[in-house]
Amino acid sequence: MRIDVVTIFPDYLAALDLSLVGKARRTGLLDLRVHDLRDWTTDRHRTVDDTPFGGGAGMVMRPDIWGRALDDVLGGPPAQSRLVVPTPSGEVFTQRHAEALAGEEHLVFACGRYEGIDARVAEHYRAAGVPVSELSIGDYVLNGGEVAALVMIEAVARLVPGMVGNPESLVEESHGAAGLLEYPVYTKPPEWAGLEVPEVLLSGHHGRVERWRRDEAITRTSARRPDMIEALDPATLDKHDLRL
Ligand SMILES: COC(=O)c1ccnc(N)c1
Repeated sequence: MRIDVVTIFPDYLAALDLSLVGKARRTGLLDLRVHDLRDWTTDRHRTVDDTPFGGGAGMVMRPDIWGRALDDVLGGPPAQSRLVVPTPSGEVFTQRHAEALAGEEHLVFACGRYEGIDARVAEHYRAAGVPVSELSIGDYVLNGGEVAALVMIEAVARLVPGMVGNPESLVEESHGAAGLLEYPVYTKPPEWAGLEVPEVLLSGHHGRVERWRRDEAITRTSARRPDMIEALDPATLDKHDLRL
């Protein structure tokens, strides 16, 4: 999978050189490239923004600069690329989006700053047949799209086959295939701060452990995310032997 990120703060994406994503880049599992939008400016001040039409505070990022950058980044192989624009006005990014994006050949993240990117940029590329996803990572505003891009890239990259050691671990995670929050986890020591590990987890009885974990996932999800319980379809409950 190839991922390109266009930003005026390339150093923000330095975290992608670390840990699993960094390893995937070094092993070639992930072809991740970060570009400075200012490389496509032509004036001596390397200007990327201007005042908004219609007035109002702040500045808007210019479509001509973005157009030159995205034409270059989208232009090469692979043939089918998806443009992802992190924005507070986008559809809320979920694990389902991560799964869908992980199946793409090429993602291009356009990280906006200031009051955002001129709306004609997304419009232009949609009209040119490029799939465009305007995605929010939650109901709050950031100073730029870079942090959101980091979140989405990590959520997507870890789903790329070969990225995590044990793909099985991806199934039981929160928001995983069962559509529930993950059960609580424990490790040594068996007693800490006067608190003990649930007895069943020390029993060595795998069937009872599995039953306890499923019940805990339901309890936790019911308490914290009743909306996810509402969204569960009966087939999922049966498939994962879940009892509400
Ligand atoms: C400038 O971008 C944002 O403020 C942003 C992007 C994605 N999700 C958000 N919740 C905010």
